[in-house]
Amino acid sequence: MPEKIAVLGIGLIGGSLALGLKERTNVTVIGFDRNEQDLQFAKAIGAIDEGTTKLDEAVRDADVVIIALPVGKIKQTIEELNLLPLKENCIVTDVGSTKAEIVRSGRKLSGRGITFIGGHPMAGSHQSGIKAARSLLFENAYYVLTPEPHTSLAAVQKLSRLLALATKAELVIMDPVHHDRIVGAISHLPHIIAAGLVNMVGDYKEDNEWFHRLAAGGFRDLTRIGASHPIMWRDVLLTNREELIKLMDDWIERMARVRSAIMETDPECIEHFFTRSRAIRSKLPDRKKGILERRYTLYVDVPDRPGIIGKVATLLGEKEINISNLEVMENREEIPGVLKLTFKQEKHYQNAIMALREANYVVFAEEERLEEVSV
Ligand SMILES: NC(=O)C1=CN([C@@H]2O[C@H](COP(=O)(O)OP(=O)(O)OC[C@H]3O[C@@H](n4cnc5c(N)ncnc54)[C@H](O)[C@@H]3O)[C@@H](O)[C@H]2O)C=CC1
Ligand SMILES: O=C(O)C(=O)Cc1ccc(O)cc1
Repeated sequence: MPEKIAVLGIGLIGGSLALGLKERTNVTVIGFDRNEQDLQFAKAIGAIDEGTTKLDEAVRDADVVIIALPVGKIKQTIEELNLLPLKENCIVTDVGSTKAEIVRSGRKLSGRGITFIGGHPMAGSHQSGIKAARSLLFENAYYVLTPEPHTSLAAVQKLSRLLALATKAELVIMDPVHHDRIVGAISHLPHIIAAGLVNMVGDYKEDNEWFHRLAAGGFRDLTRIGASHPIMWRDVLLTNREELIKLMDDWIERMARVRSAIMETDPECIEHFFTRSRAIRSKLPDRKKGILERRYTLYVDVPDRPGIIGKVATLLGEKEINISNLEVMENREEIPGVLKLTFKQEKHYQNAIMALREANYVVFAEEERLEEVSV
């Protein structure tokens, strides 16, 4: 277990992580922020042991550095860390909402023997700042890690364990580009749409205040995230440009089709639009706690070699096999490590056994079992 953790940026996410670390592990947490009052507040609520506005002081002797700053500051901070003496074997991670660009910057650190592992806890709020932080903010949410193919297995394991303990989230491993495509569709584009709708109705309101007065129900539900932090979302959009341009083109085309259906008075087309959405929406998982679900687990013997997690994940990803969880089991020197792979669907589990055996991996399949999970 690491002993000293530096959390850079004690806001909503950094503060929540720090609270979880202090509540559920025995580490010392040093907070870094530009805002001294927030550091004092974080110390008063027991989120950090010490706070500093000096980056070098915060990271000195840290076993793990968690960068929880706005996305636009993460790359710059990686550059600054690159010039500072960090502890040998230090693991640096971040919590930014986009991953590909940040992971590319992190390579600079890896060149120095430090391990950089991109991260993204998939929970949060439209609020920001330490005052909105909660130790259970990430409970039962997914927490994505995006190690590169060369990343040391032991480092991924160490960080996953620490974050799982601190957050009670479900750690998953994903390729950073894949992450940006998915999160672009389910989080970044919805934030653009919400803000766009709010701005549109805001403009209409200039002429008639009833636009605001009557805005309730669906409008409020759909636009809650339209109140999110402008700087944060500016940075998110500018670091996921390629995916967002593609997604917005697709969105505009789809809206044009709905427009045509209305224009041409095409009831079937309009009805189909809502029927399909209703069916898909009703199948979205609820975030309930502690229900029992079927899980299929298998164990794969792997050599403790850089890149092995990425290799296994890519092999399965290429065959469109979805892993629900990937965990690195104990491994000692000279003894091959074991990856524990969990699947939600039996078909994916069966296909994974076949694919891995075809690729000459030794696979142990576990009986189907019920597991208390978050969905
Ligand atoms: N808000 C959300 O729901 C989620 C946010 N994220 C990611 O987490 C990161 C942090 O976001 P939040 O915690 O929401 O933001 P926040 O605004 O609550 O916290 C950011 C903290 O960084 C500090 N800070 C900003 N610039 C600084 C600088 N130049 N030097 C030192 N300190 C500085 C601020 O004073 C603040 O305390 C972002 O990269 C975001 O993409 C990830 C998941 C969810
Ligand atoms: O407020 C909400 O519902 C969110 O969408 C929270 C959120 C914001 C950014 C992220 O990268 C992940 C989660």
